[in-house]
Amino acid sequence: MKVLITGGAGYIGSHCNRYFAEKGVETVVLDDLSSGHREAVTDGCFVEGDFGDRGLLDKVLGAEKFDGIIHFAAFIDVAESVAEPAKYYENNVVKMKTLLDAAVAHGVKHFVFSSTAAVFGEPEYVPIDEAHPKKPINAYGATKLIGEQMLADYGRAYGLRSCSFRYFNAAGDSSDGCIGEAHNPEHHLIPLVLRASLANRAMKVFGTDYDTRDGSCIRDYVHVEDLAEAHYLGLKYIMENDGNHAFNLGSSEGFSVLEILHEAERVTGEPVPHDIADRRPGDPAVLIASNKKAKDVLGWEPKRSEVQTILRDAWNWEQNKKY
Ligand SMILES: NC(=O)c1ccc[n+]([C@@H]2O[C@H](COP(=O)([O-])OP(=O)(O)OC[C@H]3O[C@@H](n4cnc5c(N)ncnc54)[C@H](O)[C@@H]3O)[C@@H](O)[C@H]2O)c1
Ligand SMILES: O=c1ccn([C@@H]2O[C@H](COP(=O)(O)OP(=O)(O)O[C@H]3O[C@H](CO)[C@@H](O)[C@H](O)[C@H]3O)[C@@H](O)[C@H]2O)c(=O)[nH]1
Repeated sequence: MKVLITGGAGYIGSHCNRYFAEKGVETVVLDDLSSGHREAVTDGCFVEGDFGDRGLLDKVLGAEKFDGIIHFAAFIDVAESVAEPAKYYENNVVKMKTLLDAAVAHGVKHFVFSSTAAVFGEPEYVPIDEAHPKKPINAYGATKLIGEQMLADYGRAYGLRSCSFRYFNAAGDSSDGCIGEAHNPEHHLIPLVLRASLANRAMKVFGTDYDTRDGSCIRDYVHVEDLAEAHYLGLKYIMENDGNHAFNLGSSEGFSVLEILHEAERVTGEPVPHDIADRRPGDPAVLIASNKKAKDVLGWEPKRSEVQTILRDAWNWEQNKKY
Protein backbone atom coordinates (compact mmCIF):
# COMPACT_ATOMS: atom_id res chain seq x y z
CA MET A 1 0.00 0.00 0.00
CA LYS A 2 1.22 3.51 -0.78
CA VAL A 3 -0.06 6.87 0.51
CA LEU A 4 0.67 10.55 0.10
CA ILE A 5 0.80 12.40 3.43
CA THR A 6 0.41 16.17 3.16
CA GLY A 7 1.69 18.04 6.22
CA GLY A 8 3.69 14.98 7.26
CA ALA A 9 6.49 17.17 8.63
CA GLY A 10 4.05 18.69 11.13
CA TYR A 11 3.10 17.57 14.60
CA ILE A 12 0.30 15.06 13.97
CA GLY A 13 1.31 14.17 10.40
CA SER A 14 4.84 13.15 11.41
CA HIS A 15 3.52 10.69 14.00
CA CYS A 16 1.12 9.29 11.42
CA ASN A 17 3.89 8.93 8.84
CA ARG A 18 5.92 6.96 11.33
CA TYR A 19 2.97 4.75 12.31
CA PHE A 20 2.13 3.95 8.68
CA ALA A 21 5.76 3.06 7.98
CA GLU A 22 5.72 0.69 10.99
CA LYS A 23 2.66 -0.97 9.45
CA GLY A 24 4.53 -1.50 6.18
CA VAL A 25 2.76 1.24 4.25
CA GLU A 26 4.96 3.12 1.77
CA THR A 27 4.68 6.88 2.36
CA VAL A 28 5.51 10.05 0.49
CA VAL A 29 5.39 13.19 2.63
CA LEU A 30 4.55 16.46 0.89
CA ASP A 31 5.17 19.51 3.07
CA ASP A 32 6.29 23.08 2.39
CA LEU A 33 7.89 23.31 5.86
CA SER A 34 5.91 26.50 6.56
CA SER A 35 5.47 25.19 10.10
CA GLY A 36 6.82 21.63 9.86
CA HIS A 37 10.30 20.25 10.46
CA ARG A 38 12.35 18.21 8.02
CA GLU A 39 13.79 16.23 10.98
CA ALA A 40 10.26 15.09 11.89
CA VAL A 41 10.03 13.05 8.68
CA THR A 42 11.68 9.89 9.94
CA ASP A 43 10.33 7.53 7.27
CA GLY A 44 9.34 7.39 3.61
CA CYS A 45 10.16 9.87 0.86
CA PHE A 46 10.10 13.61 1.42
CA VAL A 47 8.98 16.14 -1.18
CA GLU A 48 9.27 19.79 -0.21
CA GLY A 49 6.47 21.81 -1.78
CA ASP A 50 2.97 23.23 -1.65
CA PHE A 51 0.02 20.82 -1.72
CA GLY A 52 -1.88 23.48 -3.68
CA ASP A 53 0.63 23.38 -6.54
CA ARG A 54 -1.20 21.42 -9.24
CA GLY A 55 1.92 20.98 -11.37
CA LEU A 56 3.78 19.42 -8.46
CA LEU A 57 0.77 17.23 -7.59
CA ASP A 58 0.59 15.99 -11.18
CA LYS A 59 4.26 15.09 -11.00
CA VAL A 60 4.00 13.28 -7.66
CA LEU A 61 0.64 11.55 -8.20
CA GLY A 62 1.47 10.81 -11.85
CA ALA A 63 4.77 9.10 -11.07
CA GLU A 64 3.26 6.08 -9.32
CA LYS A 65 -0.05 4.71 -8.10
CA PHE A 66 -1.24 5.96 -4.71
CA ASP A 67 -3.92 4.09 -2.75
CA GLY A 68 -4.77 7.10 -0.63
CA ILE A 69 -4.06 10.65 0.48
CA ILE A 70 -3.84 11.51 4.17
CA HIS A 71 -4.34 15.26 4.34
CA PHE A 72 -2.95 17.04 7.43
CA ALA A 73 -1.54 20.18 5.84
CA ALA A 74 -3.43 23.31 6.89
CA PHE A 75 -3.13 26.50 8.86
CA ILE A 76 -4.30 25.82 12.40
CA ASP A 77 -4.25 28.97 14.53
CA VAL A 78 -7.81 29.88 15.57
CA ALA A 79 -7.06 33.49 16.57
CA GLU A 80 -5.09 34.13 13.38
CA SER A 81 -7.98 32.69 11.34
CA VAL A 82 -10.27 35.36 12.79
CA ALA A 83 -7.79 38.16 12.05
CA GLU A 84 -6.71 36.84 8.61
CA PRO A 85 -9.53 34.66 7.25
CA ALA A 86 -8.34 35.00 3.63
CA LYS A 87 -5.13 33.14 4.47
CA TYR A 88 -7.19 30.29 5.97
CA TYR A 89 -9.72 30.03 3.12
CA GLU A 90 -6.82 29.98 0.65
CA ASN A 91 -4.80 27.21 2.33
CA ASN A 92 -7.55 25.13 3.92
CA VAL A 93 -10.24 25.42 1.23
CA VAL A 94 -8.92 26.64 -2.14
CA LYS A 95 -5.78 24.51 -2.04
CA MET A 96 -7.71 21.54 -0.70
CA LYS A 97 -9.96 21.75 -3.77
CA THR A 98 -6.85 21.64 -5.97
CA LEU A 99 -5.68 18.56 -4.06
CA LEU A 100 -9.08 16.88 -4.44
CA ASP A 101 -9.16 17.63 -8.17
CA ALA A 102 -5.70 16.12 -8.55
CA ALA A 103 -6.76 13.05 -6.55
CA VAL A 104 -9.76 12.50 -8.83
CA ALA A 105 -7.71 13.14 -11.99
CA HIS A 106 -5.06 10.61 -10.96
CA GLY A 107 -7.51 7.95 -9.82
CA VAL A 108 -6.71 8.14 -6.09
CA LYS A 109 -9.76 6.58 -4.47
CA HIS A 110 -9.30 7.17 -0.72
CA PHE A 111 -8.90 10.38 1.24
CA VAL A 112 -8.38 10.81 5.00
CA PHE A 113 -8.88 14.35 6.28
CA SER A 114 -7.81 16.21 9.45
CA SER A 115 -10.92 17.98 10.61
CA THR A 116 -11.41 19.42 14.07
CA ALA A 117 -13.75 19.74 17.03
CA ALA A 118 -13.93 23.41 16.01
CA VAL A 119 -16.53 22.42 13.34
CA PHE A 120 -19.09 22.11 16.16
CA GLY A 121 -18.69 25.62 17.58
CA GLU A 122 -20.19 26.28 21.00
CA PRO A 123 -21.35 22.87 22.27
CA GLU A 124 -25.08 22.35 22.75
CA TYR A 125 -24.37 19.19 24.78
CA VAL A 126 -21.42 17.05 25.84
CA PRO A 127 -20.04 14.55 25.13
CA ILE A 128 -20.18 15.76 21.53
CA ASP A 129 -21.20 13.00 19.16
CA GLU A 130 -21.14 13.05 15.36
CA ALA A 131 -24.79 14.15 15.16
CA HIS A 132 -24.11 17.33 17.13
CA PRO A 133 -25.01 20.49 15.11
CA LYS A 134 -22.05 21.97 13.24
CA LYS A 135 -21.92 25.74 13.71
CA PRO A 136 -18.29 26.87 13.71
CA ILE A 137 -17.63 30.17 15.44
CA ASN A 138 -14.32 31.02 13.77
CA ALA A 139 -12.87 30.94 10.25
CA TYR A 140 -10.60 27.99 11.08
CA GLY A 141 -13.57 25.78 12.02
CA ALA A 142 -15.54 27.05 9.01
CA THR A 143 -12.73 26.10 6.59
CA LYS A 144 -12.59 22.57 8.02
CA LEU A 145 -16.37 22.15 7.76
CA ILE A 146 -16.17 23.22 4.11
CA GLY A 147 -13.44 20.60 3.66
CA GLU A 148 -15.80 17.94 5.01
CA GLN A 149 -18.58 19.17 2.73
CA MET A 150 -16.31 19.11 -0.34
CA LEU A 151 -15.46 15.51 0.49
CA ALA A 152 -19.13 14.54 0.72
CA ASP A 153 -19.86 16.19 -2.65
CA TYR A 154 -16.76 14.75 -4.37
CA GLY A 155 -17.72 11.36 -2.95
CA ARG A 156 -21.23 11.49 -4.38
CA ALA A 157 -20.14 12.85 -7.76
CA TYR A 158 -16.73 11.25 -8.38
CA GLY A 159 -16.72 8.24 -6.08
CA LEU A 160 -13.89 9.53 -3.86
CA ARG A 161 -14.20 7.67 -0.56
CA SER A 162 -13.26 9.62 2.54
CA CYS A 163 -12.91 9.67 6.26
CA SER A 164 -12.83 12.95 8.21
CA PHE A 165 -11.44 12.91 11.72
CA ARG A 166 -12.46 15.65 14.12
CA TYR A 167 -9.67 15.68 16.65
CA PHE A 168 -10.31 17.21 20.01
CA ASN A 169 -7.07 18.32 21.73
CA ALA A 170 -4.12 16.51 20.19
CA ALA A 171 -1.43 16.12 22.83
CA GLY A 172 1.59 14.06 23.84
CA ASP A 173 4.62 13.15 21.77
CA SER A 174 6.24 9.96 20.51
CA SER A 175 6.68 7.41 23.28
CA ASP A 176 10.40 6.99 22.41
CA GLY A 177 11.09 10.75 22.40
CA CYS A 178 12.13 10.71 18.74
CA ILE A 179 9.58 13.22 17.38
CA GLY A 180 7.18 15.64 19.01
CA GLU A 181 5.24 18.88 19.08
CA ALA A 182 7.19 21.95 17.97
CA HIS A 183 4.83 24.68 16.87
CA ASN A 184 6.27 28.17 16.62
CA PRO A 185 4.70 30.08 18.25
CA GLU A 186 3.19 27.45 20.55
CA HIS A 187 -0.40 28.07 21.67
CA HIS A 188 -1.25 24.65 23.07
CA LEU A 189 -1.70 24.22 26.78
CA ILE A 190 0.41 21.16 27.61
CA PRO A 191 3.73 22.26 26.06
CA LEU A 192 3.26 25.72 27.59
CA VAL A 193 2.62 24.25 31.04
CA LEU A 194 5.75 22.08 30.85
CA ARG A 195 7.88 24.92 29.51
CA ALA A 196 6.71 27.10 32.40
CA SER A 197 8.10 24.48 34.80
CA LEU A 198 11.35 24.09 32.86
CA ALA A 199 12.01 27.81 32.54
CA ASN A 200 10.49 28.74 35.89
CA ARG A 201 8.47 31.39 34.05
CA ALA A 202 4.75 31.89 34.62
CA MET A 203 2.25 30.73 32.02
CA LYS A 204 -1.27 32.14 31.85
CA VAL A 205 -4.47 30.34 32.80
CA PHE A 206 -7.08 31.88 30.51
CA GLY A 207 -10.13 32.32 32.71
CA THR A 208 -11.25 30.80 36.00
CA ASP A 209 -14.81 32.14 35.83
CA TYR A 210 -16.32 29.53 33.49
CA ASP A 211 -19.28 27.44 34.58
CA THR A 212 -17.11 24.35 35.25
CA ARG A 213 -16.08 22.43 38.39
CA ASP A 214 -13.11 24.74 39.11
CA GLY A 215 -13.91 27.67 36.81
CA SER A 216 -11.26 26.84 34.16
CA CYS A 217 -12.00 25.39 30.69
CA ILE A 218 -12.40 21.66 30.23
CA ARG A 219 -10.85 19.88 27.24
CA ASP A 220 -10.48 16.33 25.96
CA TYR A 221 -6.79 15.48 25.38
CA VAL A 222 -6.01 12.66 22.97
CA HIS A 223 -2.53 11.22 22.41
CA VAL A 224 -1.01 11.92 19.01
CA GLU A 225 0.01 8.24 18.66
CA ASP A 226 -3.62 7.20 19.19
CA LEU A 227 -4.59 9.67 16.45
CA ALA A 228 -2.01 8.08 14.14
CA GLU A 229 -3.53 4.65 14.68
CA ALA A 230 -7.02 6.02 13.95
CA HIS A 231 -5.80 7.24 10.55
CA TYR A 232 -4.56 3.79 9.69
CA LEU A 233 -7.87 2.21 10.77
CA GLY A 234 -9.80 4.89 8.91
CA LEU A 235 -7.92 4.28 5.68
CA LYS A 236 -8.46 0.53 5.97
CA TYR A 237 -12.16 1.15 6.65
CA ILE A 238 -12.74 3.23 3.51
CA MET A 239 -10.73 0.76 1.45
CA GLU A 240 -13.34 -1.83 2.43
CA ASN A 241 -16.43 0.41 2.65
CA ASP A 242 -17.88 2.92 0.25
CA GLY A 243 -18.97 6.41 1.27
CA ASN A 244 -17.85 9.47 3.16
CA HIS A 245 -17.48 9.11 6.89
CA ALA A 246 -16.71 11.35 9.87
CA PHE A 247 -15.54 10.43 13.35
CA ASN A 248 -14.89 12.39 16.53
CA LEU A 249 -11.55 11.48 18.09
CA GLY A 250 -11.00 12.13 21.76
CA SER A 251 -10.47 10.22 24.97
CA SER A 252 -14.03 11.05 26.09
CA GLU A 253 -12.61 12.37 29.35
CA GLY A 254 -12.44 16.03 30.27
CA PHE A 255 -9.69 17.80 32.22
CA SER A 256 -9.79 21.41 33.30
CA VAL A 257 -6.81 23.70 32.72
CA LEU A 258 -6.13 23.77 36.48
CA GLU A 259 -6.36 19.97 36.63
CA ILE A 260 -3.76 19.74 33.83
CA LEU A 261 -1.45 22.00 35.85
CA HIS A 262 -1.93 19.78 38.89
CA GLU A 263 -1.38 16.55 36.92
CA ALA A 264 1.74 18.05 35.33
CA GLU A 265 3.14 18.83 38.78
CA ARG A 266 2.54 15.20 39.79
CA VAL A 267 4.32 13.87 36.69
CA THR A 268 7.31 16.22 36.73
CA GLY A 269 7.65 16.85 40.45
CA GLU A 270 8.07 20.52 39.52
CA PRO A 271 5.73 23.40 40.27
CA VAL A 272 3.98 25.10 37.33
CA PRO A 273 4.35 28.86 37.82
CA HIS A 274 1.18 30.49 36.55
CA ASP A 275 -0.95 33.64 36.61
CA ILE A 276 -4.71 33.78 36.30
CA ALA A 277 -5.56 35.84 33.21
CA ASP A 278 -8.71 36.95 31.37
CA ARG A 279 -10.62 34.51 29.19
CA ARG A 280 -9.16 33.92 25.73
CA PRO A 281 -11.79 35.05 23.19
CA GLY A 282 -13.59 32.19 21.44
CA ASP A 283 -12.86 29.46 24.01
CA PRO A 284 -15.89 27.26 24.76
CA ALA A 285 -16.14 26.25 28.44
CA VAL A 286 -16.25 22.50 27.82
CA LEU A 287 -15.27 20.29 24.86
CA ILE A 288 -15.50 16.54 25.32
CA ALA A 289 -15.83 14.00 22.52
CA SER A 290 -17.99 10.96 22.34
CA ASN A 291 -15.60 8.42 20.80
CA LYS A 292 -18.24 5.70 20.63
CA LYS A 293 -18.58 5.74 16.84
CA ALA A 294 -14.80 5.45 16.27
CA LYS A 295 -14.70 2.55 18.74
CA ASP A 296 -17.76 0.77 17.33
CA VAL A 297 -17.10 1.26 13.63
CA LEU A 298 -13.30 1.37 13.37
CA GLY A 299 -12.42 -0.70 16.43
CA TRP A 300 -10.28 2.25 17.61
CA GLU A 301 -9.23 2.08 21.24
CA PRO A 302 -7.12 4.93 22.66
CA LYS A 303 -4.09 3.32 24.33
CA ARG A 304 -1.93 6.26 25.42
CA SER A 305 -4.54 8.94 26.07
CA GLU A 306 -4.60 8.79 29.88
CA VAL A 307 -3.54 12.27 30.91
CA GLN A 308 -0.57 10.98 32.94
CA THR A 309 0.81 9.12 29.90
CA ILE A 310 0.34 12.19 27.69
CA LEU A 311 2.14 14.36 30.22
CA ARG A 312 4.97 11.84 30.72
CA ASP A 313 5.65 11.66 26.98
CA ALA A 314 5.36 15.43 26.64
CA TRP A 315 7.72 16.00 29.58
CA ASN A 316 10.28 13.64 28.05
CA TRP A 317 10.03 15.51 24.73
CA GLU A 318 10.21 19.01 26.22
CA GLN A 319 13.38 18.12 28.11
CA ASN A 320 15.14 16.44 25.17
CA LYS A 321 13.67 18.11 22.07
CA LYS A 322 15.37 17.25 18.79
CA TYR A 323 14.02 20.29 16.87
N1 LIG B 1 -3.05 20.10 16.94
C1 LIG B 1 -4.34 19.96 17.27
O1 LIG B 1 -4.71 19.91 18.46
C2 LIG B 1 -5.37 19.80 16.17
C3 LIG B 1 -6.71 19.69 16.57
C4 LIG B 1 -7.68 19.53 15.58
C5 LIG B 1 -7.31 19.46 14.24
N2 LIG B 1 -6.01 19.59 13.88
C6 LIG B 1 -5.68 19.52 12.43
O2 LIG B 1 -4.66 18.55 12.25
C7 LIG B 1 -3.81 18.91 11.18
C8 LIG B 1 -2.37 18.87 11.64
O3 LIG B 1 -2.20 19.74 12.74
P1 LIG B 1 -0.79 19.91 13.45
O4 LIG B 1 -1.03 20.32 14.86
O5 LIG B 1 0.05 18.74 13.15
O6 LIG B 1 -0.24 21.19 12.66
P2 LIG B 1 1.25 21.50 12.13
O7 LIG B 1 1.28 22.97 11.83
O8 LIG B 1 2.26 20.95 13.05
O9 LIG B 1 1.30 20.67 10.77
C9 LIG B 1 0.78 21.16 9.56
C10 LIG B 1 1.82 20.86 8.48
O10 LIG B 1 1.30 21.27 7.22
C11 LIG B 1 2.32 21.94 6.49
N3 LIG B 1 1.64 22.83 5.55
C12 LIG B 1 0.78 23.85 5.80
N4 LIG B 1 0.35 24.41 4.66
C13 LIG B 1 0.95 23.73 3.64
C14 LIG B 1 0.92 23.83 2.22
N5 LIG B 1 0.17 24.74 1.60
N6 LIG B 1 1.64 22.93 1.50
C15 LIG B 1 2.40 21.99 2.11
N7 LIG B 1 2.48 21.85 3.45
C16 LIG B 1 1.76 22.73 4.20
C17 LIG B 1 3.15 22.65 7.55
O11 LIG B 1 4.48 22.94 7.13
C18 LIG B 1 3.13 21.62 8.69
O12 LIG B 1 4.22 20.72 8.58
C19 LIG B 1 -4.28 20.27 10.70
O13 LIG B 1 -5.07 20.09 9.55
C20 LIG B 1 -5.11 20.80 11.86
O14 LIG B 1 -6.12 21.66 11.41
C21 LIG B 1 -5.03 19.77 14.81
O1 LIG C 1 -1.36 29.41 27.66
C1 LIG C 1 -2.46 28.85 27.67
C2 LIG C 1 -2.93 28.07 26.58
C3 LIG C 1 -4.19 27.50 26.65
N1 LIG C 1 -4.94 27.67 27.76
C4 LIG C 1 -6.28 27.05 27.82
O2 LIG C 1 -6.11 25.67 27.65
C5 LIG C 1 -7.22 25.11 26.94
C6 LIG C 1 -6.69 24.37 25.73
O3 LIG C 1 -6.14 25.31 24.82
P1 LIG C 1 -5.30 24.91 23.53
O4 LIG C 1 -4.24 23.93 23.90
O5 LIG C 1 -4.87 26.18 22.88
O6 LIG C 1 -6.34 24.13 22.62
P2 LIG C 1 -7.78 24.57 22.10
O7 LIG C 1 -7.94 26.03 22.07
O8 LIG C 1 -8.78 23.80 22.90
O9 LIG C 1 -7.74 24.11 20.58
C7 LIG C 1 -7.26 22.83 20.15
O10 LIG C 1 -8.30 21.93 20.08
C8 LIG C 1 -9.33 22.28 19.14
C9 LIG C 1 -10.38 21.23 19.19
O11 LIG C 1 -10.79 21.00 20.49
C10 LIG C 1 -8.74 22.35 17.75
O12 LIG C 1 -9.73 22.76 16.87
C11 LIG C 1 -7.59 23.33 17.73
O13 LIG C 1 -6.98 23.24 16.45
C12 LIG C 1 -6.60 22.96 18.79
O14 LIG C 1 -5.60 23.96 18.82
C13 LIG C 1 -8.12 26.29 26.58
O15 LIG C 1 -9.13 26.38 27.54
C14 LIG C 1 -7.22 27.51 26.72
O16 LIG C 1 -7.88 28.68 27.11
C15 LIG C 1 -4.51 28.42 28.84
O17 LIG C 1 -5.20 28.58 29.83
N2 LIG C 1 -3.27 28.99 28.76
